[in-house]
Amino acid sequence: MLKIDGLVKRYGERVVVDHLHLQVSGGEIYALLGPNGAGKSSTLACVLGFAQPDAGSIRLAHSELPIAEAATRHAAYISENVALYERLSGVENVEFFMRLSGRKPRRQEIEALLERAGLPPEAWGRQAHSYSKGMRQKVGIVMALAKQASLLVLDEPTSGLDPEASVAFGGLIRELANQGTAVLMATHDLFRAQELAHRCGMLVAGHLVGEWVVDALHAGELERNYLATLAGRPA
Ligand SMILES: Nc1ncnc2c1ncn2[C@@H]1O[C@H](COP(=O)(O)OP(=O)(O)OP(=O)(O)O)[C@@H](O)[C@H]1O
Repeated sequence: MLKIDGLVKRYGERVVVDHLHLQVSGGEIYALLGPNGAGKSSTLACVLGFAQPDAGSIRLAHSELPIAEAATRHAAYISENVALYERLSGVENVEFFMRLSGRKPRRQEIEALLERAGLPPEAWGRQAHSYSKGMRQKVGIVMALAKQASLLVLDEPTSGLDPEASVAFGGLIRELANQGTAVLMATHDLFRAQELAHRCGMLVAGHLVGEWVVDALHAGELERNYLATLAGRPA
């Protein structure tokens, strides 16, 4: 569970997130939409403890810890380009990641995770520099699975993936959510957001200006709402 109350983020004099309230329950996928520069990544950076909020509170998994510590313990992050140790194989990357969090995984355990994420076995032992973007995303999912993260944060997760990889990736996200993980994802992909998310929120200039329950929308309605909201018309 993620609860953001009155979040403010400034860069110098400029307010880029302005008193944001947002909640994502366990098992829920929430898509954060909005034009370039709306404040989506800044919001995610505050949630992950990468940036210091100027006001407001962020609570994760009912933890009383400061958000940076809570995020280190309970959150996993998959960016547009998952950073891996390029000279290590997929298996070695996962092993290294798990050792960093104090675990000593057996090879079978790592392979079971890679299999579950759909990384082809022929790639398990290959150096990560040869991985496609979709393969990197899958290793990112393995890290989230290995960590048993309560919150998964994604920034533009499907940008640049081909449709098949994008659908497969969406399936994995759903699977994680079905197991109780809260998912917060920033995206410009309205089609995928409507397909994947339970709720969508729209940020404009740091303000949450619209929020929709996806089940209540007809096909293509999210895009119409988004464009109407941007144009200042009622959605
Ligand atoms: N480190 C920083 N220093 C100064 N300004 C920043 C910094 N990071 C972001 N900004 C500014 O904050 C505003 C919000 O940026 P942010 O990256 O959060 O938007 P976004 O909604 O994620 O945009 P995009 O869709 O283009 O990724 C922008 O005007 C951006 O230039």
